[in-house]
Amino acid sequence: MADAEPWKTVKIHPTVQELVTGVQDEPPSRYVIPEQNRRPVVAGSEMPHPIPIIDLSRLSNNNADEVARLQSALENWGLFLAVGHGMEPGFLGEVMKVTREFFKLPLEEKQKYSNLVNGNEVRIEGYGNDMVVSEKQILDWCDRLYIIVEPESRRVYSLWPTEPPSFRDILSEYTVSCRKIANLVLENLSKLLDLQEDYFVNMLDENAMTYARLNYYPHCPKPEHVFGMKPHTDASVITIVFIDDNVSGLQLQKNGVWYNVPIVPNALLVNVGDVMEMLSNGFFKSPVHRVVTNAVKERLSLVMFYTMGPEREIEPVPELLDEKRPRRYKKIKTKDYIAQLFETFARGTLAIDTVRI
Ligand SMILES: O=C(O)CCC(=O)C(=O)O
Ligand SMILES: [Fe+2]
Repeated sequence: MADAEPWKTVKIHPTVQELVTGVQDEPPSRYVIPEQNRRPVVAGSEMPHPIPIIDLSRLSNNNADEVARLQSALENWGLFLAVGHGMEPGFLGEVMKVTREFFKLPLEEKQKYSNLVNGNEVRIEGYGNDMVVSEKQILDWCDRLYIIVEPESRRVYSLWPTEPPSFRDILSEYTVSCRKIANLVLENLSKLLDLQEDYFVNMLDENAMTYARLNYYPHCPKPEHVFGMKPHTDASVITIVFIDDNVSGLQLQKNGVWYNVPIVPNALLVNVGDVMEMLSNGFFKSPVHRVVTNAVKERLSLVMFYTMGPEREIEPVPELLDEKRPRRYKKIKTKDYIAQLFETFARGTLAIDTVRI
């Protein structure tokens, strides 16, 4: 994820969108979770307490109740639903519309933005599906487009769709709005840890990278046999997720139970990522989540991953460590951690487990 260098693959697979037209009953075996593994229960469990909905406008006014609700949301779930974020429903509708329109383009058009380099290697940025690192890997029922949106100097415009024509402007505007949300959340996370308000905002300096990931999950005839996206945590500092408001599918794991994340129209989901878990020495936990597919409906999401500069070391903030709170995570460079995430994701394990002390 850190740079545009290609990553080796074993074999390139067709996109799920290409496959789905030919699939009547059983998805191709590369996508099917073996029976001895845990297959997803698509229905999921209802949450014992609803995920807190945090009003960001109240947070920006330092409303003490809202700050307390944020703290409780993060302690219990590692995520929350954000409203009062300043983006109008009409604008969010446009953002989802251009996302949908991109995936509806003919395949040849989308392949112009392919993540393949020289035909047989992949890089993170671009259009494609799972990065294949082993023949045994179970592939996800999902196609995606990765784009670096920040810093502007790192944008590779040749990988930004020109169709639909408003795509670039809308994604740029969305990036600016999400940056405000990210900064507000980071300021509050700093305060919850008794750090200077700008502590984490400063860590995301001019080299910090924000990746947009547009996900497309076609309908799947056997949702209980595949993952839309395998269980994982995000390699980000924080993540902002915008979900198609018609189709649920995101599930969150807590104490071994998979809970459905409810859909709240025009709310954005904000979750803590692994880097924040490491920086906070485990005070904040990066939630394990996955996506299940739907037998009849396709699903879309647009995810913004906030990461530090590729060369920057991730390690627990020294101010948070003392004899009673010893360091719980090893030091690792951002770009190495991101590489680790791709590797472990493909193998079905968690990257955060590789850096625990
Ligand atoms: O599609 C979603 O709801 C979430 C996707 C996700 O977890 C990711 O892209 O990391
Ligand atoms: Fe995720």
